[in-house]
Amino acid sequence: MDKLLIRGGRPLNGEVLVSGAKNAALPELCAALLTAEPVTLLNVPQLQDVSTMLKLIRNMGVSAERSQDGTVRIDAGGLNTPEAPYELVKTMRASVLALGPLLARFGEATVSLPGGCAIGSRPVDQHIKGLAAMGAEIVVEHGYMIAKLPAGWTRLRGARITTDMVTVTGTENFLMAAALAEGETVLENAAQEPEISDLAEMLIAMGARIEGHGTSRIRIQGVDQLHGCTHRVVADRIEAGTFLCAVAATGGDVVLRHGRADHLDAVIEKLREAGATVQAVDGGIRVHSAGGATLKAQGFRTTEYPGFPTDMQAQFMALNCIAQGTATVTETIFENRFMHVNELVRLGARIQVDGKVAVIEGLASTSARLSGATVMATDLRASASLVIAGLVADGETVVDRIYHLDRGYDCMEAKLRGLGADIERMKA
Ligand SMILES: CC(=O)N[C@H]1[C@@H](OP(=O)(O)OP(=O)(O)OC[C@H]2O[C@@H](n3ccc(=O)[nH]c3=O)[C@H](O)[C@@H]2O)O[C@H](CO)[C@@H](O)[C@@H]1O
Ligand SMILES: C=C(OP(=O)(O)O)C(=O)O
Repeated sequence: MDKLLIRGGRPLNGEVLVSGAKNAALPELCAALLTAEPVTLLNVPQLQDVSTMLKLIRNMGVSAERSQDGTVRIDAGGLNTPEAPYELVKTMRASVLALGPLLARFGEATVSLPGGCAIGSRPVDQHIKGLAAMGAEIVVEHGYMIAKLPAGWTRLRGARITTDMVTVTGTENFLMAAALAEGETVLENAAQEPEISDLAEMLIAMGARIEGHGTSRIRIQGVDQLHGCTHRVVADRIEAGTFLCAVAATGGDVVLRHGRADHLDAVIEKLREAGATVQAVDGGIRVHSAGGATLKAQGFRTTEYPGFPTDMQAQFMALNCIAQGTATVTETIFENRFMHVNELVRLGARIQVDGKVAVIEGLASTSARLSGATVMATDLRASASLVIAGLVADGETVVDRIYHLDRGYDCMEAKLRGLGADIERMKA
């Protein structure tokens, strides 16, 4: 297993390019299954999850070519096996996104249950409930969701779907299914994340009729057929937010090219309150900071977009660890998303967890500092928080199990090195 070796203490300066968003690219690769015509996606990030998704759709009989420049050409004209087997699904929960498009285009789908993951149990009951409201008959047997249309039906039927909670991939599954359903679908309590809007824009470019994306009520008028399109994947706000926290913590001055400040309001507001300077600039975001010890720790609660993203909680916590004062962080989305805490504590952080709440005593108020050690990455964003902590810790930090990081960050260590960090990958 690859590891990262980081020698902490260097500021970050210069420019870095923000890649396309993992959480937009994955549903958009699935959206290409909705048509027999070729689809071209631009700005697709080089990530393990994207490789897994390509493997999954190729296994269905789809042709998918990926170029070095981030272009992926998908032709689902030959799709002959509407199935997502466990072997390909087990490492990536987003494979549940195949369910909606397969059912909508073929009237049947067999998709393995994705299972839990380190951050929580992550059930898919709402996906099943919503698609059932559109008429799908879904049984769960032997670890698979087996879905089909009722006898005599040729298409799903539009419905009003109100989920029990806001679900991002659930909303995406319903959007894709509804695009080809008969009649109108109304999604109440829909997720409003920028990746939902990006997917909706792609579907509209394919001929879908969608209104209200980006709000909590989305209306979709189903059409008979969708056609091919070319779509550029939106910039990754979580990758951008991770770099913002890294620069705020280490100190320095960095421009994030293609970063979308308008997708990061909640995080940027907290960074400003902490004392970093963050501005939207032409084509990106600029962050300037004197470093973590000059910053004030900030409390926050994770909530659905436009609130503070759960996918940024761990990275901001690393910054809080070295700031002044005490902050309370509440994780409301996933029940087990403090796995990074014990590892940060191994680096010298002072954090107490009680259920959903973590209280961080910033080290700048004390005489202590983070000190390098070997730590274990437990999930994607936990890995990123350990990298940030390693960048500011005294001495050497080794982050083990970075396959989690590779799932969702495109060349992270090369990008950080380009900004002046002392970081290298140790191959297994
Ligand atoms: C590929 C992708 O886009 N992943 C993102 C997506 O995950 P994902 O779409 O899986 O997360 P959801 O928005 O669905 O989850 C929100 C909450 O609802 C619960 N829930 C969800 C569906 C369901 O059927 N039943 C149920 O109980 C989940 O366990 C969780 O507690 O949104 C999360 C919340 O912003 C992010 O952390 C992930 O990075
Ligand atoms: C939890 C995440 O992703 P996934 O839903 O793919 O596990 C994430 O991107 O932080």
